[in-house]
Amino acid sequence: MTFTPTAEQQQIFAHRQGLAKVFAGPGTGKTTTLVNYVEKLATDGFKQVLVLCFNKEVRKEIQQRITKMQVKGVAVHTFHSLAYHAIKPRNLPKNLEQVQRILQKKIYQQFLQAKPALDALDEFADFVAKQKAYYPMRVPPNEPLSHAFKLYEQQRKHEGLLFYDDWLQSYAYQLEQLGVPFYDAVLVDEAQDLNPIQFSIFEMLTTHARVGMLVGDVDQTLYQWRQAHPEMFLTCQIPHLPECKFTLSQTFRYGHQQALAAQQLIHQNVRRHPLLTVSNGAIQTAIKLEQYEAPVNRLVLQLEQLQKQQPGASIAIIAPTWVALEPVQMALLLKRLPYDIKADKRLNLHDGFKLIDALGILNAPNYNSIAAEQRVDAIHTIFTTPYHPVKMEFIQTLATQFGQLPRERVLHHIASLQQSVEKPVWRTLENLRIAITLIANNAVNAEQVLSEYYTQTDLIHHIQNDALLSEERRNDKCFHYQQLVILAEKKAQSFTEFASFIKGVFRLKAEAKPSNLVLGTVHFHKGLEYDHVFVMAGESWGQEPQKLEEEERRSLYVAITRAKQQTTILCDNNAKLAELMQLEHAQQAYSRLMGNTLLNNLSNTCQRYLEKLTRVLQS
Ligand SMILES: Nc1ncnc2c1ncn2[C@@H]1O[C@H](COP(=O)(O)OP(=O)(O)OP(=O)(O)O)[C@@H](O)[C@H]1O
Repeated sequence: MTFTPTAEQQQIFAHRQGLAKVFAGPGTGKTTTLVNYVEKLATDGFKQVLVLCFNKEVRKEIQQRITKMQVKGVAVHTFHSLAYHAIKPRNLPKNLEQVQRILQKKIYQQFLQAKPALDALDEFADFVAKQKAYYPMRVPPNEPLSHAFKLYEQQRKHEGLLFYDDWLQSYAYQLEQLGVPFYDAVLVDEAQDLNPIQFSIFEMLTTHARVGMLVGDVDQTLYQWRQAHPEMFLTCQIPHLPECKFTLSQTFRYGHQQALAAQQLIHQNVRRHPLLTVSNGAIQTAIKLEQYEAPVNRLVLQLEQLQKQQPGASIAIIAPTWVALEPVQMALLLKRLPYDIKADKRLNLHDGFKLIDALGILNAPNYNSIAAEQRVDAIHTIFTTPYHPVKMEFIQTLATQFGQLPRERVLHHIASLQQSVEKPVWRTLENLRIAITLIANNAVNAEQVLSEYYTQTDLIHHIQNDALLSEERRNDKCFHYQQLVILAEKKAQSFTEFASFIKGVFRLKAEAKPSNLVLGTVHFHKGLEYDHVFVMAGESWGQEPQKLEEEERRSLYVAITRAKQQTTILCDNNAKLAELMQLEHAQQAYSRLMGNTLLNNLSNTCQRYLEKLTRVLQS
């Protein structure tokens, strides 16, 4: 398809000196403009251009487009990949985040002189993350946590560990000490999500540059919890690069109805920099709200229909959290729809995988030669996993194993377990009690003790008592678990087969081939577009739009602006989102925005379009 730039896009293409800030709503061609701009720069003799983005998927997308255009001298990175290539951290543990967590816990406990303060550990983790989001770090001198932070840094350095947030710190330090490589243009996509250290890195990287460019949409900020400061994007200055502001106001992705609903939603945010996104009347995009008792089942039905009507269509299923996607993932796998499904996270099934692996370790003939850490992990998993259809079997195996283990070793496991338990949930304590009974009885009655205990508390019972889930979701989940177990039991002749069946069913083809059905949270889908989008509104987004927090509203806004043909918001009967679809409210919101100053910057094309839209709305 040939690309005919709009007047607004052409203005950006002509930019050759200074810091360009491009403010633009969803689907207005930010990424497209950036990629085409890079080509213009290359043709105009720019030799080293750096494009920075936030998300691996978006990076891949930009890289592919640039390669297709055969543009030379352009590097595309996420901030972390750029830092990684520069600092080359060695011997990275696979489970970096887990190691960081363990270190934080160790230090924090030491800091508190072993007081039982596990609940406050999250606060310490946040404190660490916050310090690392600034360069240079400005650790407050009198904060009680500052002392713990110093201990943490000493220990981290002593152990030679570099965690994700240290990569950026080390990279910024390296730039400062060794000098900045030459780039004549540095461009950042999704600049609203820059945090202070990323901004400092951007600033340093523009040292020799003629052009800096920040492209973003403040309404799509999703990383404030990671210290993103959209105000920085709005107000920042770089001394040697004079500022120029641009807007992209026409969305190419969706039509009026979608634009109005999106506007209606985001207009309720108070702390925003108002920006109007108008749609091209030629596109028809439907937005629907569907309320059902079992939204997941409804989704499966719709996907089945869609598969018949439009087999090649690209589809996204978006939910606010991975937990909310879990029943969807299960349902899709059970139904075995003829889609290639891609998800950025494998289905966890409440640690079912870990349990299966743990069992493998406990049953391994070379158990004694398996690293102690792994063995402790396996036992830890078995104790701390709250429920699972095959738990019974695991526990029986464990009992047998324990019966054969020297007493000291079991005691050692229990001691390690006590140390490594993340959160002392009642279930874990119960498991510990059982384990101790087991040891006390030298495992003689262990199987009996355990089987009595676990038959009373089966999987379904636990799901039904899961206070985090709504009733509908609980029913959905119970149903799908039951289906899965029935299916697995039918197929499997032995426990080993049962385990490998479950393992097989849930092993998603992560990156295997291009897939047209993609599941993920809103952070994953950010910056991407699909023909059809299904938004699983669930509890977090299912409220009245007015009651949502600003960040929640922004993430729902990102979710509902991904579709080119249709957005379907699926939620249970109690959801209150209906108002979102009442477009007369949206029209008022539009009218109020029309007087906004930013609109004075709109191109003539867009002004004309707005006038046309106003007439349509009034008629
Ligand atoms: N001048 C144009 N003419 C026609 N289509 C265009 C034009 N510019 C961009 N597009 C199309 O608009 C769609 C959205 O573009 P793009 O993904 O770059 O938007 P975006 O602003 O980065 O979106 P988001 O806010 O979701 O990150 C793409 O399908 C792209 O091909």
